[in-house]
Amino acid sequence: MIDTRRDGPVAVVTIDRHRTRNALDAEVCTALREAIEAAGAAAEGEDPVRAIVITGAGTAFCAGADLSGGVYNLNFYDAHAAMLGAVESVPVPVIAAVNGPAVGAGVQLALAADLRVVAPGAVFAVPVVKVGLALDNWTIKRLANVVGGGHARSVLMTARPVGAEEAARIGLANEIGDLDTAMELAAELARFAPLSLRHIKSVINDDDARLLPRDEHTELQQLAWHSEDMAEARAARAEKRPPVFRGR
Ligand SMILES: CCCCCCCCCCCCC[C@H](O)CC(=O)SCCNC(=O)CCNC(=O)[C@H](O)C(C)(C)COP(=O)(O)OP(=O)(O)OC[C@H]1O[C@@H](n2cnc3c(N)ncnc32)[C@H](O)[C@@H]1OP(=O)(O)O
Repeated sequence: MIDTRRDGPVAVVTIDRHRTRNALDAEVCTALREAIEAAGAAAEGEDPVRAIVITGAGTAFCAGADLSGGVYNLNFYDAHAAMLGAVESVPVPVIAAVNGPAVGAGVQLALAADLRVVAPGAVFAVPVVKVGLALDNWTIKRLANVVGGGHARSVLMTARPVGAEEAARIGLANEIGDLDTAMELAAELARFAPLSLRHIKSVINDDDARLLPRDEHTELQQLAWHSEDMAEARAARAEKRPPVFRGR
């Protein structure tokens, strides 16, 4: 149902429900959340996870809520929201390798990720205005945060499917490529300073973020300012070699 494997510092989490095009129900959402949380917990330790890639098995990324059991229920909604929260809060970058169609809740999963690598044949479909659904606030604001208000209005109000080319044009796709492309991006991020990445991730979705004087910096900012990694970056620059960051 949910498969996790490691490729060095990158954890790959795959939704594997071919028969339903990787549709999500409460059980799958819970298993996916637990896999993401476990990968995030492995960010500390001797063999740390430095980035997570989420993808789908087979021809689809995720077909959204599992409709086979009738209209999806509150259990699904709560389990899905908790899973999206885990994607947003895990302390390492998450890349969605959108390997095929992403529909409804599957688009929300791709949106919750920090970056999206989208396969050429993939498509994002969100027909909420065709089914009378009032979309949750997080999704609307998150989409506007990713693609800008103008594109967010256009995509949501027209309910037109968004293919890879348009997704790249509006910023919904950071790159067009396959799982290998996503793995290369993840491996690149895994070489950067974990505390800096964690800080960016924690602030990028904060609509109230403002320029803070140093004495009001967050604990994470203070940690980064006084970290071994900042000293290592300075030493590496002086010695003209790549830095080796340890996340402390
Ligand atoms: C535009 C970008 C920006 C937008 C940002 C905003 C995004 C926010 C949107 C959130 C909306 C709220 C979502 C809501 O909370 C819950 C939902 O997700 S509603 C469910 C929506 N999902 C669908 O309607 C998907 C329907 N499926 C398809 O469209 C297609 O199956 C596919 C995914 C495009 C794949 O097509 P094909 O490859 O041709 O495959 P088939 O159609 O033949 O299906 C194969 C097989 O899988 C079964 N299946 C497919 N989808 C589901 C599903 N959702 N649940 C259960 N089963 C599914 C299908 O029945 C077939 O089974 P078989 O008949 O072979 O037994």
